Amino acid sequence: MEGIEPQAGILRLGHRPKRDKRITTHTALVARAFGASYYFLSEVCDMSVMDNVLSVEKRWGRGFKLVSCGLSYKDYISIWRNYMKGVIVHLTMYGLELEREIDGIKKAGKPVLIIIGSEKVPGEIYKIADFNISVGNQPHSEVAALAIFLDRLYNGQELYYKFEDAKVQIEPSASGKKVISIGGNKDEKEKYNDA
Ligand SMILES: C[S@@+](CC[C@H](N)C(=O)[O-])C[C@H]1O[C@@H](n2cnc3c(N)ncnc32)[C@H](O)[C@@H]1O
Repeated sequence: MEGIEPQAGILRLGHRPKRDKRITTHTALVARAFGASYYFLSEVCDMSVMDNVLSVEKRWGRGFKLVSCGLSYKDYISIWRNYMKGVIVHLTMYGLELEREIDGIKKAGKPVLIIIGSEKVPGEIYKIADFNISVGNQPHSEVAALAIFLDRLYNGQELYYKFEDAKVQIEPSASGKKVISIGGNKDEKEKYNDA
């Protein structure tokens, strides 16, 4: 996303197409809404997840520079290190406290690849990562961990980012739903304004 620094990418590990469609989709939507520019789904290409993400991008505007699936996590990590010259952060409840580490991650001034798991993360990820970071030391969810990490990385400046090429945009309202259509047709506008 333009103007949101450092650039961030998400690497989602261990997606199980039968069980994880919804939660993996949510990790991508959170990544997009909270300022990340890249989203990688390793090992598998689940087209229903990809289609969902791309249809949100089409309607609500361009957040991602690149969405990719199907390469091994090693490939994505090596692309990040070699082409983006970035650092690798692994979110895990066993890691060091976010509050203590976040300034060091920001000071590195490099693009940040954020690894999130599903069930069990391969042991070597803990060694590959430059930072193993916990968002509290209790087990919870990759969606929550990712949202909080990105928000701390960007200090909230990502929340009201104006997405380029959006067809619809929300007009904040104290009551009800107001959605304006940008260059869209009347039907679309009415559909979105249904309470
Ligand atoms: C269902 S959890 C798996 C928990 C697992 N026992 C572990 O190794 O963290 C799926 C993912 O959520 C993220 N996660 C869960 N709790 C977290 C926490 N407290 N801090 C950071 N990340 C967390 C991690 O990325 C983890 O791989």
